[in-house]
Amino acid sequence: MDVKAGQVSFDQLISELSTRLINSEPAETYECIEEVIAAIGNYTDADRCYVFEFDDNIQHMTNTHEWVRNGYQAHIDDLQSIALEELPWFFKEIKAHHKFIVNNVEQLPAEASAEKAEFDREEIKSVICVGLVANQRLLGFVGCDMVRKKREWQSADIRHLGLVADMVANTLERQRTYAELIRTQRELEKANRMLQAQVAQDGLTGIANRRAFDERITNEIQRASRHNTPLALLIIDIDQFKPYNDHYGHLQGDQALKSVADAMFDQLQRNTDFLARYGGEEFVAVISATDEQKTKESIQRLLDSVRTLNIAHDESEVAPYLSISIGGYIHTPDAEEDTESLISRMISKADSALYRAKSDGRNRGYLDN
Ligand SMILES: Nc1nc2c(ncn2[C@@H]2O[C@H](COP(=O)(O)OP(=O)(O)OP(=O)(O)O)[C@@H](O)[C@H]2O)c(=O)[nH]1
Repeated sequence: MDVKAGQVSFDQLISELSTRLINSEPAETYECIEEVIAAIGNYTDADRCYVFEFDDNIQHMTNTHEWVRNGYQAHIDDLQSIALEELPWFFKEIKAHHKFIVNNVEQLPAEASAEKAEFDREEIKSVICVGLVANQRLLGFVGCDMVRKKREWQSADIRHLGLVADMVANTLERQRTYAELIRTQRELEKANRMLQAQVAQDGLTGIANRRAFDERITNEIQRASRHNTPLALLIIDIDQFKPYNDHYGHLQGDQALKSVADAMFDQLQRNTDFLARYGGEEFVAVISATDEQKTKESIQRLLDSVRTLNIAHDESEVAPYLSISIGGYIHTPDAEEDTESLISRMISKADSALYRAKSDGRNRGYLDN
């Protein structure tokens, strides 16, 4: 093959390989680079062809890809994380010139004794390496070894390997950017999840807030209407909380609100139960797949849970401790019913039951249906 024809067919090979690399999915990139170095190894009649990557500060290098001519020794496994101190002359040369070309390993200068020993170990007679540079950063290098015989590297060899180096460097850079993108995306997703949780959570008590309640009641009504099962809505209000605040102070009032929320939350542990702070000293509970008897038992358990907290309330006209009143409404939603208006109706029914409980002396719960 004459020089010109060789150049044309090499350029064609490079162009095909680079199209493959450009179109490769990130997961296929590794394999694609393997194919590239195999093609170059074969084309240039080398005995070994490889890619090394540096760490961020160019203190270590690792052999990431290797092609070896049939019958020759592979070295990728013993060339992992090689420190600068192990091959100082090589690091210095490649950093300074982005090239490392040795026609005859026998003629290496005295200061390259560590490199000479390493090349002898690998039986290398001639070697050529070209830096992988992307965005003015040296990422690593691609190289070829001659083991069979010495070789006088020609300017065409340097040019060929330079083209391959450009291609691999751009691919690695693209892969790094992609990995960075994925990492940023993961962080964003995590931040989003945390934000979502915060958006649905009441800041003081840590239980669900009104926004989360709106979402939950809508879903539960739709589910109950599909399964034709009753759904209970309870409105829970702390009794005589204004005198409590006035007497014990707002901070202690906050503490009492938290304790009441915790105690009620512990009572509603089934995954069909849901408790939210509705606003101020008012809470709301949704109990799905229930019936009148079970709902009454839930109401009683909620009243008892707050009573057993035994939070002193000297100003209460109801009891010597902080108590709650509950109004509930139980209903089997119908697929024909409009969810929005059903929610309003359930709230208004539960509210009037609560009003009756308050009027009848508080510290009790009533259920309408
Ligand atoms: N400490 C504290 N108090 C709150 C908070 N939200 C609402 N409140 C208080 O809750 C009290 C509610 O008082 P009212 O609506 O008059 O009712 P009440 O005194 O509980 O009387 P009844 O409900 O009729 O038994 C008000 O004093 C509000 O300031 C809060 O986040 N922290």
